[in-house]
Amino acid sequence: MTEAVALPPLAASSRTLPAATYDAILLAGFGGPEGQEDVIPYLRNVTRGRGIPDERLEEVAHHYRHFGGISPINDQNRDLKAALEAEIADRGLDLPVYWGNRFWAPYFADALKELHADGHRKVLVLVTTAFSSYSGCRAYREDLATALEETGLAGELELDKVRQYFDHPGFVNPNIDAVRAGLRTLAAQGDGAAPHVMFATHSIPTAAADVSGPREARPDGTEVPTGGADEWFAGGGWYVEQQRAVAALIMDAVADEFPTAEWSLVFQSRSGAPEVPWLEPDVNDAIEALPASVTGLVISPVGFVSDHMEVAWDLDNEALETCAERGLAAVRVPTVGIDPAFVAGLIDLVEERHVTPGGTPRDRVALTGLGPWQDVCPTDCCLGRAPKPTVASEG
Ligand SMILES: CC1=C(CCC(=O)O)c2cc3nc(cc4[nH]c(cc5[nH]c(cc1n2)c(C)c5CCC(=O)O)c(CCC(=O)O)c4C)C(CCC(=O)O)=C3C
Ligand SMILES: [Fe+2]
Repeated sequence: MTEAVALPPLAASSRTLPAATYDAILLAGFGGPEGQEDVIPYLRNVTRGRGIPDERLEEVAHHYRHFGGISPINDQNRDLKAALEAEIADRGLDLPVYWGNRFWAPYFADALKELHADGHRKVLVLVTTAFSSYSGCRAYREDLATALEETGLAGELELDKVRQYFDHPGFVNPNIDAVRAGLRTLAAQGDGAAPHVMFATHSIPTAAADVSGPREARPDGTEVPTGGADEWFAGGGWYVEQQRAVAALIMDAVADEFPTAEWSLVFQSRSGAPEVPWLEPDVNDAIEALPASVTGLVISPVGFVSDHMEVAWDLDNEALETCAERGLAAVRVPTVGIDPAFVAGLIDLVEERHVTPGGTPRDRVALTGLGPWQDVCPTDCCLGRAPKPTVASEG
């Protein structure tokens, strides 16, 4: 059982941009294959230069092949784009939404060309990740900078990014609702006497976790968390800290109805060479290690914003199978997806940054002491490899 963390906010004021009038929104996604023939080219795109062993690629290709070579993620982003457009129209805002991905068509470069051809110059980017890490923030910023260079649009298009939103109510509240519903399901089927909630997130190398987020000490002089003093964690940094804080918030919110529920943060979808340490415990190992007194398990994929392949395969297939083998009742609850509160929250985040001339920006809200998170990142934020140009950073 992990305690809630109460930390002072980051010294973010210098990393808060003044509100401005934007021309358009860019929804920046991961991308996924849309047919059997896309699977290998897609995996090559994702793993370029990363030293992922071929056996791992074969294994992951099999996950996609099992679903006809189609990841659900692109349709989920098409649906999110449509939901954002509807919310923007409801609020009377004049902000068209474009969509581009890191690893599959439409690529960032396609979206930037389209934005530019349509006459847009100042664009606010919404990333489909709530937390801070190389893979979840910096890599998007690097790939956007690369796409600006590739298309010759550097200096023509200005790209700012909405802050990471892990502790925004639009992200947290649908997760609270989902965990509460999962616990109710266990209770209703008679498995609710001693429930456990696992918050599942993508494992990353511990070295990447340790350098996630800004490097400097907190305003009170305490060190940025690194390393695993806690029995549940083999790594640290802001990536783990943010997810732990959100998990604690969710459990606090459901404590009125489920005061005895225990929880843990677990990791999934590890790749890379076996000798390189990644965040642990793996969700399956954590399920095996649960005390026999646990009567039912809720799995919340809090590290993701849609029920894409990592959720469908690694949780619904593998983790739920591990539970079945143990005879443990388990419910995998949904990610935020296109929950209306999430969609409205994303547009609230847009309205912190976007104003019509003479207008007032929306107040910045955050439910943990870690936020509101920074609008621009320091140059070495989440930097664990050779630096590349980025957008949305200081200097
Ligand atoms: C932190 C994080 C997120 C969450 C933030 C975010 O959402 O951005 C995320 C999301 C996703 N990861 C995804 C898929 C993959 N990730 C891979 C590989 C990796 N992910 C990593 C981290 C993350 N990944 C890392 C450190 C690697 C190792 C290689 C490297 O250092 O780059 C590989 C290669 C094969 C493998 O090794 O598994 C695949 C196919 C999909 C699409 C699912 C679909 O198709 O529906 C999504 C949303
Ligand atoms: Fe990934």
